[in-house]
Amino acid sequence: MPIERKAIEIEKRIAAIPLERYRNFCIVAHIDHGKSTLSDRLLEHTGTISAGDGNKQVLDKLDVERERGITVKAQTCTMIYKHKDGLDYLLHLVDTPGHVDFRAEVTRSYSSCSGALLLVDASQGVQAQTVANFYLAFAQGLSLVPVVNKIDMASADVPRVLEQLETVFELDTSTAVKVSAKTGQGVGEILPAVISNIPAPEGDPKKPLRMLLVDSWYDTFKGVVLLVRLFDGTLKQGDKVHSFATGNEYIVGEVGIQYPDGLPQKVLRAGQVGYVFFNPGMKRIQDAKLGDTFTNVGYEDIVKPLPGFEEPKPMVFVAAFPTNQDDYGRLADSIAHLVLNDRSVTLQKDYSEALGAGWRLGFLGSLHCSVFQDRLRQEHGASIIITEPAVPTKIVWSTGEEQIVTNPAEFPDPDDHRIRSATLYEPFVNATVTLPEEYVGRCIEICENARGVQKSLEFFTATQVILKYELPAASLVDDLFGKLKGATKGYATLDYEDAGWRQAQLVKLNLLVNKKAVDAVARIVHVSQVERLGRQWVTKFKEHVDRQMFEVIIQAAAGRRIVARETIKPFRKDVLAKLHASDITRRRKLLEKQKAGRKRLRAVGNVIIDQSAFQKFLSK
Ligand SMILES: Nc1nc2c(ncn2[C@@H]2O[C@H](COP(=O)(O)OP(=O)(O)OP(=O)(O)O)[C@@H](O)[C@H]2O)c(=O)[nH]1
Repeated sequence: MPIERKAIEIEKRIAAIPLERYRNFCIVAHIDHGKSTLSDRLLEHTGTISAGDGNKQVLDKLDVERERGITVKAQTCTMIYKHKDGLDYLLHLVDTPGHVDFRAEVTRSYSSCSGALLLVDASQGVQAQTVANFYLAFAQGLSLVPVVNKIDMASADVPRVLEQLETVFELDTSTAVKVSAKTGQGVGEILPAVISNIPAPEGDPKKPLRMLLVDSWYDTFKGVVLLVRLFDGTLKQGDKVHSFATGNEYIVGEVGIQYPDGLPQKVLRAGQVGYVFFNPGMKRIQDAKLGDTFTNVGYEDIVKPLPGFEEPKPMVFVAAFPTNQDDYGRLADSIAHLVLNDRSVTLQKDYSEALGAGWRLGFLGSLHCSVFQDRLRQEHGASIIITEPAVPTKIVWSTGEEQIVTNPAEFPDPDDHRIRSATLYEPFVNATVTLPEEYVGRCIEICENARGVQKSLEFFTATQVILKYELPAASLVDDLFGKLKGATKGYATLDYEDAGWRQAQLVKLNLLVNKKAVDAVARIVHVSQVERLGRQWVTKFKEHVDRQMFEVIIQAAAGRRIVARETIKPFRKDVLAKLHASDITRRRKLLEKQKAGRKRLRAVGNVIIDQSAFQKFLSK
């Protein structure tokens, strides 16, 4: 059917549905429990997509999401469902990111709903993100419909999962729906349960506009597109709207619904979730403040804005450099493009003596960072060098002034006397780990080694444990989750939330090559890690640096203290050793000669290092 006809037909059906037959809901689940698969089944069931489209995971739009099988950006979809009472219901399924780094997006998605499916894998049972997301949903006052998925699996144990839901969440499971999102079994019972158990949204289409900005993205043709939830009023082309967050005014260019892709509509009404873009368009994606409220121009003094959301703060940083500086422009374009589509990434120019001009990127957490890194590597392969992820440090100077350092290069020198009287802080998280009881000992050891402080240990079934720890955020970028999984045959699950700053003994660890610091490698670390990491660095770096005509000394230094050292012997007589220190032109000439024809080389002090050495050193 041509898109215009489809739009008109859907428009007519929606216009006939009163607000009390709207339902806005999302799916609360642990990663991999089948949220995307189930969403696709529901879309098929309501004829929003045809069953022939197969296992497409329609709502996971970004390629990287498909590849990694994780949802990064929240998407939403409108469905029209003919219920057994013979009436049409307008359903908005708001997809939520499954991972903890995207908590702000999860909260926003929840606030546009009045209920949720609490989806649990029948063989895995309740896990860390089920617990964390349950509490978020509960705090938002969502009505929950328990759904047990993957009942087709041989290892499915439905009674055990129902018991967990009752014990952990005190839920009445008599209304629980048992399904297989894969085979479609039981899926038909979900929407009737949504209709009976989740209340219709409140709102009044006759009142002035009160519209919440839930998400935004950049579209090459439409510019900045906003995903909005209308609480009151209506929205149509030509309407003039006012943003409470920025004070800007806009004229609506187009409104529509995600069905599952953008389908233009004449009007959006209170209770609906849909998209809007302006004409002229919003200039910068930064003007789309998630959690912002919009109203009709002229009503800004009458309408009360909805409670906003906190801007998420970047917690993990990396620097990225082109291997060859000639690629700078190309990489700059590509990074700018990626950032445009993920507004939670922060971007700044950076410069490293060892690696040249590059960028410093900030992310919400370690998964967010690794997803982005993967995308850059996929697109640019060997032409990009990415430094190890690191968390920020807070310095409180003796004057009481605070400074957040996200780049180790900005960390004061050990010679800077002010640092001695300053207090240092590192970010901490409250972590929830679920695991089978037999691995508890090993997991406690891992958390303690990561400087964790145990908060609680609870059994939520005879064999499953919930372990709560306060941990340095740095342990997460050091792959704490990988270690926990490794120790539990993959059974451990982890969730965490920001727990603020804690005072810590931190020091800047430098890698020195012939006494000269390689700035791109420096890290701020806890004193307890200095020896281990220092040794690891020098050993690993030695492997990747070519022999030179003179002796190369590789050292790791914590402040002014050398903690590890390796020497690379010259491959022949050290011609430079004989040169007098003042014979600098001669020295340079020799080095220049060696450099000629080898473009990808850089010098750290007097040592020439192939860029690939950095790449190998920095890749795990
Ligand atoms: N056997 C079986 N497998 C299922 C079922 N539902 C989903 N799966 C599989 O479980 C895996 C995870 O499913 P997804 O739908 O991607 O999980 P998700 O919860 O959306 O994951 P995120 O988007 O990362 O949060 C996929 O390999 C699915 O094919 C089911 O009912 N039965």
